[in-house]
Amino acid sequence: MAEFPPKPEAVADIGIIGGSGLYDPGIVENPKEVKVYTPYGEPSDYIIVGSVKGRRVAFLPRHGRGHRIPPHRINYRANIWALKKLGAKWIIAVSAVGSLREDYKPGDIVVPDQFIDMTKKRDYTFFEGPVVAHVSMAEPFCEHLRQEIIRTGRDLGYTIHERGTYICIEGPRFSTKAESRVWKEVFKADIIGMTLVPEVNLACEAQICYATLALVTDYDVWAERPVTAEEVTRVMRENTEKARRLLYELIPRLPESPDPARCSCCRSLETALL
Ligand SMILES: CSC[C@H]1O[C@H](OP(=O)(O)O)[C@H](O)[C@@H]1O
Ligand SMILES: Nc1ncnc2[nH]cnc12
Repeated sequence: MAEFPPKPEAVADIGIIGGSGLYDPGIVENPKEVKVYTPYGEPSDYIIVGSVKGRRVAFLPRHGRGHRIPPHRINYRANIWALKKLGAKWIIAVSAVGSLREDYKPGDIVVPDQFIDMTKKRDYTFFEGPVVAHVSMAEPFCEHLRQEIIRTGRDLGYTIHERGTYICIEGPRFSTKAESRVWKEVFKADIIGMTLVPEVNLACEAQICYATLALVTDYDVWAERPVTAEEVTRVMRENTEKARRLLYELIPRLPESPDPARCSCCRSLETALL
C-alpha cells in the first residue's frame, strides 16, 4: 500500500462531493481544474479547486460531469484519496435519495446519522493487508459536521430532518416493490440511495470528517408512482439552488480544523489498526 494517509498538500481543507444533478457547485471563486493521480487509479473527474468566502474548497462530481459513471463503478477509493491528498479535513457529500416515509418529502433535506449496507461488490477499504484496520462504524458520520449542516439549513428556513437511516443498495437498478417493503417495514430505513457505501467508510479510514446532505427526490417504489431516473435528476435540478445556498453559508462556519471535543473522526485509526 502507498503511504496512508497520504501527506496532504494543503490546497483545500473542505471537500465537496456532488451527487446526481450537482456537477458544478457554481459557488467557487477562481476555480481551477486539478487532475489528481492516486494509487487506486483515476478519480471520477478533474477536481475543481477554488475559494468560497475565503475558504479553500475542492469539488468533485461523484458520477463525473455529465453523469458518466454508475454508482457501482465509481472509484470511491481514488475519490477519497484525491481529496485527502489535496488536504481535505472535511467532506460534505451531497446525494439524491428516495424517501421511505411519508413525512420525508421530495425537496426536504435529510442529514442521515446511520446507514445499512446492502451493496455487494465494491472496494470497501484502503487496508488490503499486510496492514489491517477495522474502523468503528457505530457512529458513521461526523457529528460536528452534521450539526453544522443542520444549523445552517434551519437558519435558511429549509425543511431539514436531523436523523435518518440511509439504506445503500448496489444498483444501478432501483428496488423491487418487495425489496422496498423490506427496507421500509422490516429494516425501518428512512432514505435510500446507491452511493453512500463505501464513500463513508473510506472517509473514516482516511480520518476525514464526513457527513451527507441528502436531498429527497422521490418516494422510491412503495408509493403509487415508481421512481424513475428522470424524476431523480429533475427534482434534484429543481433543488440544486437549495444545496448551493446551504453549502455557501455552511463553508465559512466550519473551523479550520475539526474540534476533537466534538468528533473523533481524525482519530479513527487509533483503535482500528492491528
Ligand atoms: C440518477 S438516479 C440514482 C442515483 O442518484 C443517486 O446518486 P447520488 O447519491 O450520487 O446523488 C443514487 O445513489 C443513484 O446513484
Ligand atoms: N429511490 C431511489 N433508490 C435508489 N437510489 C435513489 N436515488 C434517488 N432516489 C433513489
